[in-house]
Amino acid sequence: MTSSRLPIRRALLSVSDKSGIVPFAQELVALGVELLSTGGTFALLKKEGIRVTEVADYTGFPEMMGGRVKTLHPKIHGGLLGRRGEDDAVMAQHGIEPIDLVVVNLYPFAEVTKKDDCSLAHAIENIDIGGPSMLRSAAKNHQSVAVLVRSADYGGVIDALKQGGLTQAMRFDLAVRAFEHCAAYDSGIANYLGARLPAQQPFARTFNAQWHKSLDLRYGENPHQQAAFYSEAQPPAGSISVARQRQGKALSYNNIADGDAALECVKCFDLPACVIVKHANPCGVAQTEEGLCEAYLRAFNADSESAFGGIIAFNRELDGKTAQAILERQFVEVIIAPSASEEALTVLASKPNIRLLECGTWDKPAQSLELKKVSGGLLVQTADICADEQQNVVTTRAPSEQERADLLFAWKVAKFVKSNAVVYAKDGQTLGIGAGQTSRVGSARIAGERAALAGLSLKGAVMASDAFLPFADGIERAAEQGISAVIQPGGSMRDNEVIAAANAHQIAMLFTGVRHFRH
Ligand SMILES: NC(=O)c1ncn([C@@H]2O[C@H](COP(=O)(O)O)[C@@H](O)[C@H]2O)c1NC=O
Repeated sequence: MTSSRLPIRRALLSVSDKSGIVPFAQELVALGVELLSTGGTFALLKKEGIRVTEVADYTGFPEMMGGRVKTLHPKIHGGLLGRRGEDDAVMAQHGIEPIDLVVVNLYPFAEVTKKDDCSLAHAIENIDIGGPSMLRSAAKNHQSVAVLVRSADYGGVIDALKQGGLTQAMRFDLAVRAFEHCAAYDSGIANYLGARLPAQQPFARTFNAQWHKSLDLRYGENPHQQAAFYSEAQPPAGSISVARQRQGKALSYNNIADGDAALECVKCFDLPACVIVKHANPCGVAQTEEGLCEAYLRAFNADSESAFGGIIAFNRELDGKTAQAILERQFVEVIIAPSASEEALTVLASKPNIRLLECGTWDKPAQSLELKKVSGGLLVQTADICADEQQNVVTTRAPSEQERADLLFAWKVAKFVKSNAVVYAKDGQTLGIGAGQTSRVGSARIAGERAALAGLSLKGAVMASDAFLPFADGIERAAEQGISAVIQPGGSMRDNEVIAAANAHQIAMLFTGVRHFRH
């Protein structure tokens, strides 16, 4: 690539989002650039006293069909696509003037179709045709033409023009951005219309998406793997993707994966809560009215061995006392909270390697689709959120109020533990978590072992199982450990035997009717 700079003699401005266009146009005119513009943009520039020619006057064709045809004319596309030095004669023959800069942002299809009351006809009228056509023409001819799709680039272009023009590298970068913009735009249209094809709901024939790189990571899950972090164009508020790092070493692939697991889990609780995650599984979770520090202490005490090197998430602002309690107890990789107080920042500053993320607040659990790559394919599913979850008492004895509160707490945790998941809990604290085992009774055994190791009694504690207990042995084992109440989906062929075993041990049991496998 050469480093030759491209001066701009003529620019075409056609923008739906008109923010920043007036000062930009003023600067262009001051630099001697001749402006062409479409109806609405033209009217705005004219009103501001800027020298500009309407595209309709330049082409000799009025805008027509309610704006469907404005710039789709050889004098526009010839001016964009003509190869300077090669097509000059044919351009002159047809009265086509070169256009060196195109500034276009498209009809807001995504914003319009997000609204519940958007009709198909309205969505279709918001499919921009002329805009993407100009972007593609200009981007294809980036050797001679510059193309802008974002107001964020206006300043840089003016600076470059003041230095004699846009470099080839800059034009190439802008051209790639224009094609990325068109790809995202067309993906949105294909997904929206595709979801309306008969027999394709709720998943369209193709899955089109665009993610934006937000971070190059030092390495992947292991040091020999390369990795980067990409975000959605509009990630949900309060998610790991919008979190701001306040201090600490660069984030790793595993930090982000585990941070996401911890954060999404802690969001489930209303009381001040703490979730400690290791290798994508919660190892200690607690919620309490006694505040964040107490929640942390209980989560830590649930399994202090596993908490070493963990990721800690909170659902309230991190305060100085809690930050201090963490530093006194453990090595921590990442702390995530909606925000951190000045005092907490001061405390953590003494350990500059600890990564601290402020994720901001959230409204409700994210509803976005879950994606999982497999070899040669992509699994797509809706989020694990179910409106029909029940709490049916299936045993002779109903759970007490305290047991019910603990059961619901344990159930929320179990949803975030890899299957087979068994969670023992009491008084808003996990006592033992069995994660990712190939047998459910194996997970129960491990949960019991973790509780014993932490010196926590299971007497009067509750148990949550993410899927049905297939045999009565799960209840027998729970009873041996002192468990007094159980929550599980139900649905086993042997539910009757499982319920009978619970009744025999005076165990209260709730069936949710909903399973929460997690892989
Ligand atoms: N039909 C066309 O030839 C055409 N040319 C440009 N546009 C779009 O019209 C919009 C700007 O319109 P206005 O300047 O009238 O507000 C831009 O989003 C631009 O991408 C067009 N509209 C839709 O395709």
